[in-house]
Amino acid sequence: MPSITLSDAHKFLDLNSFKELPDTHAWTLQLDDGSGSCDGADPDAVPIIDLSDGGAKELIGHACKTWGVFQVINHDVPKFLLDEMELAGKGLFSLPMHQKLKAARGADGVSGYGVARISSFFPKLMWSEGFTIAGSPADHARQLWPHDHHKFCDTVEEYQKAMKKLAGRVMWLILGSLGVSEDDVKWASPKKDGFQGGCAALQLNSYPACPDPDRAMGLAAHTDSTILTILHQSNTKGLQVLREGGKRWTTVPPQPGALVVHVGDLMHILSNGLYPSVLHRAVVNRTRHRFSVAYLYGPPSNVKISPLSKLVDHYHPPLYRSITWTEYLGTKAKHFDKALTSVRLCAPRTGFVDTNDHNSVRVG
Ligand SMILES: C=C1C[C@]23C[C@@]1(O)CC[C@H]2[C@@]12CCC[C@@](C)(C(=O)O1)[C@H]2[C@@H]3C(=O)O
Ligand SMILES: O=C(O)CCC(=O)C(=O)O
Ligand SMILES: [Fe+2]
Repeated sequence: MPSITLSDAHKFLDLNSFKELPDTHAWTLQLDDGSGSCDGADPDAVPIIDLSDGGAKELIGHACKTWGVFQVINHDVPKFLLDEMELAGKGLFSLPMHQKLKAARGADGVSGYGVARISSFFPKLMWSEGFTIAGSPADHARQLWPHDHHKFCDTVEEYQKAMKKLAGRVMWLILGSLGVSEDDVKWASPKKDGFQGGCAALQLNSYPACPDPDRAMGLAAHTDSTILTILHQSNTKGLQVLREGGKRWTTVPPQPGALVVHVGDLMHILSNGLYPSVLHRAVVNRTRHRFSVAYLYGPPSNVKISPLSKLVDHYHPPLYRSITWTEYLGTKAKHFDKALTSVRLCAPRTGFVDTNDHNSVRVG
């Protein structure tokens, strides 16, 4: 897909103006593959983990190994904050197009309004619009609401703060499940003086109702380039994950107050391939508008990420070379789904399951 100029962008982003699916957005994929089924009682459902449960670390470890994704409840992020963030995001996307384009993401920029960043890797456009916030939301918010940007900024900042705390907590539960302690990962230690926590971006996603949802794609299949991502989805289903080694897409049903955690590519590297980063996508709906907020959590930008030394020995050589988050985001922007392979050090041994090679046959 040739990159879209800013002046053309509104034609593709004003999705509410289409009475039928335009050819630019018509995908040839079969979308009805297992998307409708899973609720909480299904053994094949994405695990829901109660963070107040004493066994949470072990449950998380199992979910990371087998799914690369889980939902958390009792996470201490107040429901009113999730609701407020959702309202603030919906308010942003309901602004007139000419207003939203004032905050358009620049060609090489990270923050701002626009089509899905991964659009350039696909022949068709996605049925969604997005708004990325890296750091402070103030500059773009001022462009969107010249007379009153404070409410939006306050909500975003409070949300970022709550997510940062939760992301640190969940990261440590995941690392703990790998037998790794704070002394093993100094940059992530909450004890260390001056530790500011990881870096992060907030991605607001809007998926308007679509006249032909079976031929449209909200957000194409991808893994996140993060340590982990915390996703809040509105009460309309649409998120689907591909279980490690699986062939069917599984819907992650929205559950009031629950948050979805995705294992990202950097956690896959840290775990030396033990925990897969989950392949996921968002599908769309004929009658309902869907909204999601992803908190994309990574390490401080100057930290080199490599397989944790505790997980490496003669029998388990490091599978990936070391790389900073900034470098990895550059690699992802260039190679997309080949990014992990491009930082891989050695080919999988015979009988070894590469948890992130979705084409490989699972053994054992
Ligand atoms: C920190 C980041 C991860 C992300 C690229 C970004 O710089 C900001 C947006 C993120 C996002 C959200 C939607 C899916 C995704 C693949 C994309 O295109 O933009 C992710 C990026 C990523 O994880 O690589
Ligand atoms: O909207 C969703 O459910 C998925 C969003 C997502 O994958 C992302 O923002 O990275
Ligand atoms: Fe994602």
